[in-house]
Amino acid sequence: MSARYPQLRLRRTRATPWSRRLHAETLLTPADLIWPLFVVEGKGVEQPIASLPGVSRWSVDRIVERAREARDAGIACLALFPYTQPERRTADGREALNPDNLMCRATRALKEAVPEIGVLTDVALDPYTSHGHDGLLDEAGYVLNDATADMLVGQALNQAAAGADIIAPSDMMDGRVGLIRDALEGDGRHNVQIMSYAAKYASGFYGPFRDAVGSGGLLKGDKKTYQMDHANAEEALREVALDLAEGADSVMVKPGLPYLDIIHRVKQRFEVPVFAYQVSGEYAMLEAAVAAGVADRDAVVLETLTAFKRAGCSGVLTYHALHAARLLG
Ligand SMILES: NCc1[nH]cc(CCC(=O)O)c1CC(=O)O
Ligand SMILES: [Mg+2]
Repeated sequence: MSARYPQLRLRRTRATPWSRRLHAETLLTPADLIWPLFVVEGKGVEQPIASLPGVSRWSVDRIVERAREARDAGIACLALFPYTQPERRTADGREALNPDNLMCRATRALKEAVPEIGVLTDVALDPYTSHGHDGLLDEAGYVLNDATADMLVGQALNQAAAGADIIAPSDMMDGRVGLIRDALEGDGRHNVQIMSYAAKYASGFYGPFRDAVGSGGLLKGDKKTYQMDHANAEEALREVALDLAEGADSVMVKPGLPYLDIIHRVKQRFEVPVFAYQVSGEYAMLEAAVAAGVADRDAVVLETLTAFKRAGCSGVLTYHALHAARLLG
């Protein structure tokens, strides 16, 4: 660069709001947001989740109300997670295959009442298992890969039959994306997307989510034999390469903020749609900062969500989706 001060003043373009807008390199819009919602049995039910202040479980009828709010705010898609009553949880998580389980009923109700918003459903057994793991255990407590993957295929077909637009396997079993893709094709569901949780880390930021789906108190041990080690980045690229080869339409990195480097590397390397999940612990951390008076909610919500777009994301799953969409709208 030959020009220098005073010819070059980078503050010039920052001097007015219109000029800052004109020079913004990254744009966050409500259509970039996916809103995770927790579903619970009953009618007219709202159950606040203590560890996720501002987030509740909703019964199916009230999820439909949330979907209308989301649509009106311009949100593109919802992500559903069920709270399963303890008596419906088993070691094999077979409630995942029940065509009338809570997820399927919620999906059908949403597609019927608010068809213009996308519905993403999570594939993994943890909301249905009595031990809180994402898969089937052997006698030693190891999560079995191939037997679990067979269950996940059934779960994905069950969700697709209920009307899910995007199947999102969050379990981290090897090979499941290809198996699910083949099964969807075999079932004639050619336009059902797969958004793979491709690089999902064994994280300390999932605690409030486990409370929300009711598996927190049940989980024995950790998920380190299937979710990734936070020390690894090359391995994330291999995970993404495999899921794309197996037929994923888009890939996810999870959690979000601690893994912006992974998002950036995945985008640079593969040039495919990448999503981030700003997970429950991240949400709770931001809300704790707001409650402590050390951060302004609107500012940190927009700053963190824009960071995902800047790093290369097509969109973000965030519990702040409705709030952010209304700020942006
Ligand atoms: N299949 C489990 C699943 N799907 C989404 C999340 C976490 C989301 C969040 O923390 O917001 C988890 C938790 C886990 O792996 O234990
Ligand atoms: Mg994998």
